[in-house]
Amino acid sequence: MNWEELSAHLQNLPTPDPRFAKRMQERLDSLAKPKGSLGRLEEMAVRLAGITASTQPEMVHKRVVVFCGDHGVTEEGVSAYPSEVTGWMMETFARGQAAINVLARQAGAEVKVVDVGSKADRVPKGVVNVRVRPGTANMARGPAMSRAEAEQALAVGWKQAETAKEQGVQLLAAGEMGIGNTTAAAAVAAVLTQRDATTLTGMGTGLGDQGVRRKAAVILQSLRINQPDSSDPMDVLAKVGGLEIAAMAGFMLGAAFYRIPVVIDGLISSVAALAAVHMAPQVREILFASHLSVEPAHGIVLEKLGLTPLLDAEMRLGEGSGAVLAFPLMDAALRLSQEMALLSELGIHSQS
Ligand SMILES: O=C(O)c1ccc[n+]([C@@H]2O[C@H](COP(=O)([O-])O)[C@@H](O)[C@H]2O)c1
Ligand SMILES: Cc1cc2nc[nH]c2cc1C
Repeated sequence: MNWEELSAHLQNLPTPDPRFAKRMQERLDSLAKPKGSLGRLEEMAVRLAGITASTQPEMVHKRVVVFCGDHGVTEEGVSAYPSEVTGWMMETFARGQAAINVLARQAGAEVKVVDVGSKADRVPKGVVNVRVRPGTANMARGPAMSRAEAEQALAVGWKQAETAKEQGVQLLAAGEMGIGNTTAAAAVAAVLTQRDATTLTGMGTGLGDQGVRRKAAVILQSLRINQPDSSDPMDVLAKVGGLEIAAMAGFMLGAAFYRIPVVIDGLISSVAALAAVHMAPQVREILFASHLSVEPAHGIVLEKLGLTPLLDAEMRLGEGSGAVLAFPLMDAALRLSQEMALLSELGIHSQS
């Protein structure tokens, strides 16, 4: 799908069906428990019913897609690790030995790895090679990429949602791998939330205090020289974003189009979600927040999205790790709605 076709779809993304959400809430209220006592699990079941237009949503076929990209801004010393790690981790994903592989096995989910812009010498077997360019340019010196490249990366993500739909995937998670991408994510977050970049800058893979100060200065410089237009999310993604960030935004937009729920992960996928919501507000309806990352910008971005994370495990890994940890909670929410006895069967009535 080219950009013109894709952007036409953005104008009329579907919204959840309130009739199914209402029926799910009625069912939950009739179960053998005090009304509302399953808290956010109930909210999840209700939202899933609306998105899938079903009172018995099935989330059996699950997939996490890990979008990989490199960042030219690593030249400025903004990460505790070198860019080469992105390629090495792609190899590890392909061998099934990274954290995300373990967590996905635990949750009964597939892992799909997509190279949208790494600088790796070779793309490992089993990794989808749809590289738009080998890493972005250094955004502290000019735009990270052209608008056309950002659009192409976005279309890569959309295509992954389309493929998931064709393959019958019922629940998605958005993950990423890219050394330097917390710098890009914080820059995009600063523009889209209108917050001061310094408060949004965190340790990423493990910078110390001095490193974090340097990183904040690099972000401020990137914003100063590129002047991204806050009313134009594609301009922001192109100038101070990243290839995997644009791809995740496209993935979420595509998932909204195909009515597939997406669990977002840490800071980087949440920033992609915020960019997607700026392009088409209905996307928010299919998004679920999984956890609260240690990155200081994450809570601010989730608040802007109007999403509350389920877990706070002080994680800062990425890869989709937190998102996949939330999968069993969604399974639990749906099972409860389907398998519990009804209050009426037990002859129990509320006195209020
Ligand atoms: O998900 C998060 O909130 C998160 C927080 C810190 C680091 N990461 C991961 O670490 C990498 C980016 O960190 P950095 O320091 O290189 O910008 C990238 O591969 C992310 O997946 C991810
Ligand atoms: C080893 C390593 C694994 C990662 N996974 C996601 N980001 C990462 C960064 C590093 C450094």
